[in-house]
Amino acid sequence: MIEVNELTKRYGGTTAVKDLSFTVRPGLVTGFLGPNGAGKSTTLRLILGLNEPSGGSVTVDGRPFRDRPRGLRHVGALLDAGDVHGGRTAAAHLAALARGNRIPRSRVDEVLAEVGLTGAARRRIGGFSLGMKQRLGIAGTLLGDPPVLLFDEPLNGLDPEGVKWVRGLFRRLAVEGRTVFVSSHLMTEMESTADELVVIGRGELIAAESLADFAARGTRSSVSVRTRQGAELTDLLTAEGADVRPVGGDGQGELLTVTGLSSERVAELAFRHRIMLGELTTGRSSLEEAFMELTADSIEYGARTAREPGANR
Ligand SMILES: Nc1ncnc2c1ncn2[C@@H]1O[C@H](COP(=O)(O)OP(=O)(O)OP(=O)(O)O)[C@@H](O)[C@H]1O
Repeated sequence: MIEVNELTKRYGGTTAVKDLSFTVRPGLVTGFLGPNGAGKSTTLRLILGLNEPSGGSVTVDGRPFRDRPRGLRHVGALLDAGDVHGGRTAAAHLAALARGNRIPRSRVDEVLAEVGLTGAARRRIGGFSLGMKQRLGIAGTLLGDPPVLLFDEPLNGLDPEGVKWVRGLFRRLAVEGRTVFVSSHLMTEMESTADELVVIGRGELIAAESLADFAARGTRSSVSVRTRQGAELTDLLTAEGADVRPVGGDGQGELLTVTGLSSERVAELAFRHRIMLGELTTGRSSLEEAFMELTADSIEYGARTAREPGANR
């Protein structure tokens, strides 16, 4: 379990993380989502005690991570797969990690097998592809058999087969009762990976809930309807409080997008007023749309700061 309490981190004039509070529970894969620069990496570094918070606190299984000796047995973390000594072999890199954390050497071969790198164990990391480095980084997180695992953008550089494998691994780690916290700036990556979401924008919490709840919150349910009596139907639905927009039309009638009324209600009203419908469909905006909608402010903010004279990002 990871508990983040009113966490704040300032770098000079920049507030990277502001009053952030959320809990990451065991037995689930929790996606940590936010646009670029939202503060995900900063939060992960604060969880790991790699940076000192400006305010608030964070605990891992009830204690600050820094207080734990032999960290890899408590938390496995992959922050930057490229941050490895290129001159070392994969096996030597993991053996050094194991030694530093008093983990038996036998675990090295086990985790290399687990991530599919047995054949590359004696090769130098410098020649590894990004995908192989991600696998090696993941092997490092598994070394101490920890109850809590953190991954910063772990799907970067993986091919579709690698992505499928990582998803299966995260699922298994969660089923084993571990806490699995995975950051990404892409909702599409999390859609089939996570059970729960923590979404941040501009360093502040936007949502901490299940995928279903998040989708429902951002969803603007709309109904598409085609009719030859467009003007009549528009008046009728508008009087019921709906927002009706013409989005095209052809010989089959006018196509309208209706928000604020269910398809059942649209059908009922049309039937009662003898308006013939040629088509009636419900469109639910996807998780991706909910994500775009709810983080729109943070993205606009990013674009604005980028245009400011002297802004360096
Ligand atoms: N060491 C630092 N010094 C100054 N500013 C920093 C530092 N680290 C992060 N920041 C700033 O804090 C903000 C959050 O950055 P962070 O890297 O945590 O975001 P992120 O969500 O991980 O983004 P990305 O997906 O692009 O990695 C950004 O404005 C960034 O420029």
